[in-house]
Amino acid sequence: MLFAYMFVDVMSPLQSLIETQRGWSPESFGYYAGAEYIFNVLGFLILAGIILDKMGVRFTGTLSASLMVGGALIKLYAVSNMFEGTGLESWLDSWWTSMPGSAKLAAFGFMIFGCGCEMAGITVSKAIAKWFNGKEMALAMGLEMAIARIGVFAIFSISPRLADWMGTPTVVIPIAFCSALLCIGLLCFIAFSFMDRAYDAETGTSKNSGAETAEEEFKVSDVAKIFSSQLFWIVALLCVLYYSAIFPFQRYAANMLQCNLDLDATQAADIFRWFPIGAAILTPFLGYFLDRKGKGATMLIFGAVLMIVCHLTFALVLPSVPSTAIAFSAIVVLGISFSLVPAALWPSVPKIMEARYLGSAYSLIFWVQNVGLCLFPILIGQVLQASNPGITDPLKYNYTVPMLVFASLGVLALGFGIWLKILDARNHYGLELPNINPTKEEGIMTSEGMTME
Ligand SMILES: NCCCC[C@H](N)C(=O)NCC(=O)O
Repeated sequence: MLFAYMFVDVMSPLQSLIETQRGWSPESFGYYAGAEYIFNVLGFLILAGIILDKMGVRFTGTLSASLMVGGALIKLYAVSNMFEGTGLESWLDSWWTSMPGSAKLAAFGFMIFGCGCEMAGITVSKAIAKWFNGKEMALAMGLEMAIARIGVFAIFSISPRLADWMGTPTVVIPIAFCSALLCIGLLCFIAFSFMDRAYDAETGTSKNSGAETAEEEFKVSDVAKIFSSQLFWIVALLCVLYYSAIFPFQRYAANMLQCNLDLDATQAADIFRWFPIGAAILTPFLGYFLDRKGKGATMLIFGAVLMIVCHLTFALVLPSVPSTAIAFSAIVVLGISFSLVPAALWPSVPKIMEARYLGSAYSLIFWVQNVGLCLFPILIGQVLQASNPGITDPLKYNYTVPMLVFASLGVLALGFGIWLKILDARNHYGLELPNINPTKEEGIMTSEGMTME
């Protein structure tokens, strides 16, 4: 997941470079950024859940890592000089002419990569659930997310420097570097598969059972049950609204800082990289806190409030007071928000969804989330273009309107967080309770106070 998250954001600090070098407009960049989720939204993620439940962690993990490598190589080819002047480029340039051929092919590669990345996300969650069942599962999930965030921090630090490495700036080197890391990631997963096989032999579990019992396997009829649950929709909408103001923002953040503070790509990325690192440091501690003290619903609300404050600062304060200190403070506070919400959200799902279809519930929440992650970068690209008529210099955009859109998403997410807390107080789902049952230290609380072990 470390290398996957690095690849996801390898282009984020290089938006202005790809616009200048390959003629991508902000709108093209938005389409490219949203492409990661298109196949998932079209149903691949639901299929991925079925494959995971039917074929098990080892097969699905290897498949997902291979998809990531394949998608990365396509994207590398699309931005490389080898692609320039080819028949494929002429053909791709000949239709939907506002989107350059290189952007179309890069977006296609990113679609394939995105299938692998989200499939890996649910596979890793299932693998953690299997290996840490009855132990510190929220802490383990927090650590896994922290490692992924470190990847984002690392790539925001490395990417602009790698781009400048050869003297003439190019996006090819950072993408080639991350593609090589993904190959190493594939090898790591194959190594993990051997360990997992040995673990199964030791514990006597079958290839796809993991932490689940047979009754937890994906059933098509469960989809209707999940979709008809009010709680599912509250959590899924909170998730899609919150994450749509985080990951799509991440794509534009470096350029937003460049435009407001008159910085080069490296300086902007050096400020932004503290967002994921703040989240990486805090998320495991919050997972540990949640395991022992609870307060999950309150953490969700608090995280949404912090996000609104930060996005409003970027929208309204930074353009009139272009201060690096203000930008840096807002970035750090956003990192705190990005620790609170993921640390509370994912371990809350078992409390409100029956353990029987928990895996499907996760995959469907990811699916709803992916709709937002797919559409919002595109929408923000269009809003950025529309709110900056006639601006051709990618360092002169005004980001007020796109940032207000992100802040509005935070307001809606806050509304769903409050609704969830009210329902929890009324119906006692246990969202404010610790995950570890104090009367049975090794047990993990699930819905209606049952323990999984
Ligand atoms: N491709 C980067 C987005 C990952 C989205 C993923 N579905 C997710 O929500 N992961 C959990 C997290 O907090 O990163």
